[in-house]
Amino acid sequence: MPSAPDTETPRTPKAPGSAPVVSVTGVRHSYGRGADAVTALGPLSLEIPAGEFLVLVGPSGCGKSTLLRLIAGFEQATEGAVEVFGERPEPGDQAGIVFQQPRLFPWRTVGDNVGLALKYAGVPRAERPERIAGLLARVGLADTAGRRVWQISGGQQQRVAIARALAGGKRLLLLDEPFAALDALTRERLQEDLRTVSAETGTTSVFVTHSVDEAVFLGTRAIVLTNRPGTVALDVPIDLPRTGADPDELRGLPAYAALRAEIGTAVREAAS
Ligand SMILES: Nc1ncnc2c1ncn2[C@@H]1O[C@H](COP(=O)(O)OP(=O)(O)OP(=O)(O)O)[C@@H](O)[C@H]1O
Repeated sequence: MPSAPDTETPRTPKAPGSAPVVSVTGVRHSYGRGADAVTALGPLSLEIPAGEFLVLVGPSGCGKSTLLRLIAGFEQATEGAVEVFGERPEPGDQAGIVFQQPRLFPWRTVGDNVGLALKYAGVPRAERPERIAGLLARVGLADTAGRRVWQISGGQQQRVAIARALAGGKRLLLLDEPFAALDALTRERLQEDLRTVSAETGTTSVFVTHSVDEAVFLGTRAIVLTNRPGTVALDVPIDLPRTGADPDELRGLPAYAALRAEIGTAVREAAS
């Protein structure tokens, strides 16, 4: 993906010094009440420092999306505290979010979809076209601003969703299985491009996936959650080259295979 000029202005202040971007302290979360209550998560405590690409892996229903929703401010923890940039998270305030489905306006143009996010971020109308072009170039979609969303592929739509999430200039990106609905080849390309964008922008990210390979390829740290209610089964740094590495060479490194094995075993044990 070609490098684009850095046209975004961060609205969210960067965490000062070593303060974590996200801190989760003694969190438990349940859905419903009384006899019908489902405890989805916890007890769970973790900190996410600035610049980290944290990948959450674990068996189906272990609470990965719940944790993401708590960080996004869509849910409030039943117990404990979640802080993002030192504040209680509010939906749309601190983080850009990418879901499994792109959730774009299909009848509008690609540029309009990204432009709306810029508008909500308070970017003056006159500045938007240049910012839209910069964001689309960053996700490998230069010169598509005038196309309608229904005219582009699913993979391209997901790229637009990432551009839209970056448009707010947020320093935290939350991604909930964004590539799960894509074919294998498109998925691989998007993984490679997201890895590059992440290394270039240094955006702190939390990424939910079922794929151990995706976790090792994208993350700088992986957390495996146990079966519901999700607690930390494994918390491991992923110390692989972030820039300049050819994806195939990266996947061929002994350290890559070792991490895959370690995380894969933890996921299987968590599911049993
Ligand atoms: N709104 C809700 N009301 C009731 N229960 C819910 C709700 N959302 C999630 N749950 C339950 O909480 C548990 C955790 O769900 P969550 O979606 O966080 O898991 P997950 O690890 O993301 O799952 P998957 O990998 O299958 O997407 C599950 O048992 C789920 O059924």
